[in-house]
Amino acid sequence: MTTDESAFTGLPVPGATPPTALTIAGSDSGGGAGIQADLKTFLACGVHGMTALTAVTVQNSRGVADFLALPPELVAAQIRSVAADIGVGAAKTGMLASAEIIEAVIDACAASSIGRDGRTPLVVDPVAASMHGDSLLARDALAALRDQLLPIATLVTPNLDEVRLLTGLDVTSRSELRKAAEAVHELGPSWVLIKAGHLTEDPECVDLLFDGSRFIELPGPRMRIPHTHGGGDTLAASITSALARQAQPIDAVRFGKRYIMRAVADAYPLGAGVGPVSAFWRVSEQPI
Ligand SMILES: Nc1ncnc2c1ncn2[C@@H]1O[C@H](COP(=O)(O)OP(=O)(O)OP(=O)(O)O)[C@@H](O)[C@H]1O
Ligand SMILES: Cc1ncc(COP(=O)(O)O)c(N)n1
Repeated sequence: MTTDESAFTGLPVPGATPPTALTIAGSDSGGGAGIQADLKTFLACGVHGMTALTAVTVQNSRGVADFLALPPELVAAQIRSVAADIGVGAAKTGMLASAEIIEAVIDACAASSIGRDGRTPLVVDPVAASMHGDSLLARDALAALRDQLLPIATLVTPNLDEVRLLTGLDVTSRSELRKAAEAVHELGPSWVLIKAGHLTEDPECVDLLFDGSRFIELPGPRMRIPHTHGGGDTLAASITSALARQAQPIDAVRFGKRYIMRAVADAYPLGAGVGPVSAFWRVSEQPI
């Protein structure tokens, strides 16, 4: 079944409560990735964004210098608080930092009907490191992410480094994406979206969606632009926004792919390093 796209691409009616989405992720002080990217994307997609902060990173366009993970019980309390009062239309995870935080998130999601067997869709972006290679997940936390979090995910969105960490498979060409999608699907999520951004030799950027039986290619041009910081978060947040607006997973992913292509096309330089993908393209120019 597919959804009527007009039902999830517009902006909310002024004064009416918009759909809601929750991001469970870390703060990027540079504003390009993490919770900041997610909130900008939620806004641009017409969804009220909420946050369960997992960690504070010291980060700029050149990388992550340091981070402090928050106490797991505080992360869980943020999830329970907004779920009990405001309600969560869809949720996503990003940087989770530690095994203890992952376990607390799983418990809080279960208590709030978020995840595979609850009513609320859960998108897991299995963030392990920044694009500069700085670790954002403790080494001993990978097993908890793979064995406990992935089985409750509606959709998991690994990049090729994360595919290697989760499955041991080294994908170096488009023809190997199907095998990777099958291997990640074996870990328990309902849907898998393998992101092909790292296949830099490929003239196109063809992500691959898999639900255990269907392979769906999401084609797009590869833009020769270095400023893709926050691209993975922005893609997952735009998909989460569409899910919050009741889109079916396949339609939500198609919407997300269109959103990220525009965000990459309009990416901009910032600082001395790598700039972020842009959320500005969807903000209309309204006189104040
Ligand atoms: N140069 C590019 N041109 C077009 N699309 C791109 C480009 N780079 C990445 N993308 C798209 O952006 C999304 C994120 O892909 P990527 O594989 O880079 O994930 P990621 O490594 O998690 O992102 P990041 O680490 O930059 O946040 C995917 O939909 C991918 O196809
Ligand atoms: C808090 C936080 N979350 C996620 C990322 C990944 O984004 P990227 O791979 O673009 O560095 C990041 N750098 N910081």
